[in-house]
Order: sequence, then C-alpha cells, then structure tokens
Amino acid sequence: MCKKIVSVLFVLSISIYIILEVSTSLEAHNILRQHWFPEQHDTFLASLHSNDSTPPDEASSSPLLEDETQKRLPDCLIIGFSKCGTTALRGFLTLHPDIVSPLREIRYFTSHYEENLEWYKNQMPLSTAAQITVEKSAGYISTSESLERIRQMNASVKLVVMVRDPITRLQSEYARSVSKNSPRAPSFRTWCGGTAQSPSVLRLVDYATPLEQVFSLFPRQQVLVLSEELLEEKPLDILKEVYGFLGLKNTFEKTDLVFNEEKGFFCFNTSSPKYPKAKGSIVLNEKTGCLGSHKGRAHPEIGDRFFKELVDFIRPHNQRLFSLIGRKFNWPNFKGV
Ligand SMILES: Nc1ncnc2c1ncn2[C@@H]1O[C@H](COP(=O)(O)OS(=O)(=O)O)[C@@H](OP(=O)(O)O)[C@H]1O
Repeated sequence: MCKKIVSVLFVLSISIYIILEVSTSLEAHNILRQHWFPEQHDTFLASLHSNDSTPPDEASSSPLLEDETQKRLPDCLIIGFSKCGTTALRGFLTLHPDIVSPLREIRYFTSHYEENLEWYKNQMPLSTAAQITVEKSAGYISTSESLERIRQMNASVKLVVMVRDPITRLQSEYARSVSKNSPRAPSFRTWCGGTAQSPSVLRLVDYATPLEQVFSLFPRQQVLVLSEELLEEKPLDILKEVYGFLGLKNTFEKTDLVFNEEKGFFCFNTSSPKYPKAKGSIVLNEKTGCLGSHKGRAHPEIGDRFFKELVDFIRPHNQRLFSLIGRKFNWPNFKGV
C-alpha cells in the first residue's frame, strides 16, 4: 500500500514539473516574438483577441528567422477606385522582389467580413519578414464602413487610391455593365440616368467625397493618390512613386514591361526573370503577358451635347478633388475646357 502511494506521488511530481517547464518556455517564446517581430506579435495578439475561436496557425506562434516565410496581413491596400487601373497597378507592383500580393480581389472588408482576420491572412501569399504584402480590392473606398474596418485592422496601413479622368471612368463602367447584358444594352446616356446631374453619374465622378472619408480616418502621409492615365502611358513613373511611398528601392527595369500594340497597353515581358511572380495575366504571345479581355473594352461614343453637359457638371468635382489632395491631373476630357 505504502509503495503504491509513493509511486503515485512520484508520477504526480514528475507531471507538475513537466507542466511548469512547458509553460515557462512558451512565455519565453512570446517575449522573444514581441521583441523581434513587434508587428507580427500585434497580429498574433489581434488574432487571439478576434471573435474567432480558431487557433492561430503554427507559423504565427513560433519565432521566425528573417527569411522564413509565412502569410501576413497586408501592409498596403489598393482601395479603389474601380475601373481606374487598380488591377494593372497591382500586377506591375509584384515585379518588385519585395512585394507579394494575392492574384484576385479578396474583398474581405466589403463582402467577407463575417470571416475573421485569420481567414483574411490566409488568403495572402507567403512572404518573408522583409517583404510587403499588398492587397487590392477596388470597392474598399466606396463605403465608410469598410474604411473603418480597415482602420480597425491596422491604423498604420498604407493606402493607394487610383483615380481616372471621370468621363473615361464613366465610359469604362458603362462598357463593363453592358458586357453583361449586351442584347438589351441601354444607350450610354440612358445608362447615365438620362442627365449628367444624375445620382448614378455623381457616384462615379465624385472622387473627393470618399477621399475625405479616407482622410478623416488615416493620416495624409499614409495615402497616395495617383491617376490611371500615367499608369497607362508611363508605368515606370507610377511604379517609382509607389515604391518610394512603400519605402522600397526602385528595382524596375524597362525590359520588365513591353507595349503590346494589339492590346494597346503595357504588358508583362514574359521573358523577364521577374515574370513568373506576376502570373495571373493572360499570355497573348510568347513575349507579352497582358491582362484579360475584361480590361481594354471598347468605350462608347458620347454625343457633343451630352459630353458638354458632363464636362460642366463634373468640372467643379475635379476642382474639389485637386484642392483636397493638393495635386492636379491633366485629364484628357477636361483639357482647354
Ligand atoms: N497595362 C494595362 N493593362 C490593362 N488595363 C490597363 C492597363 N493600364 C491601365 N489599364 C486600365 O485599367 C482599367 C481597368 O481598371 P481596374 O483594373 O481598376 O478595373 S476593376 O475595377 O478592377 O474591374 C481598364 O479600363 P478599360 O480600358 O475601360 O477596360 C484599362 O484601361
């Protein structure tokens, strides 16, 4: 009997010793993580504090080496505007060795918010601690709710906003919309609501109101506003500006992109050693990888009278945008008017 008691006590004390050892080393892990990788540590904490009951993946609970890869929440978001070149910008940015980005729009803050940050993080490609994760969902800028959610995720996240000549954007949105119901497509003017002053026109040409919302939530230096025309004509200039904004060295070489006459756009040079990382584009011939047929649709003609109505209605909105951002874009439809 006495022998039995002694052996039970022995087993008990061994178990207590093991439990104490494990918890001390876990605590030490956590302290090391916090010291070496404060941002990931915050994410790790955020994931613990989110309403999700799923445990964080293994990678986020163990210390990492500098070049070890894991999935990370975005450091930079391209939040809009739709039809302003956001897909081309996202793709071209991935030519940089220090940028990773998921190939498609994740739309977490607009359409998948019932999921949690762990889910969002899982949609990201693997990256090293030195790389920047960029996600683009062009609809994020359109609701104040999604902007507020972005701020809750990370108030220091960098935001890129693409705008475009508002009349060209209207034409581009029209082309997308009628591509879905071609046989019964309304005329451009009818689609616009019959008048230049309609709410559907206003929603697409007023960049200033959503941007004011962005500036009310994020410091100005975290937001970069660029225009699509320059991306189309001189992608190198735009990429340089974004790399600078993200604190990255410009690694872009002229040979990374090639102008494709058939498509009318700069496309990836498929023989560039950086191309494989930028896949997701469609290869048109053995030299160029261009975005698919949903980019570069034919734009509708606009009758002279309606065009003038649009210009008159939109011009003050452009002025509001330019004063808000302290930068003026030389948009083709507003030259000399
Ligand atoms: N290099 C290159 N390749 C292809 N397309 C380019 C490029 N640069 C700019 N653009 C213009 O991008 C427009 C589509 O914008 P988005 O990608 O923001 O559209 S979307 O909201 O994500 O659907 C698309 O608009 P549309 O021409 O009206 O289709 C293009 O004009």
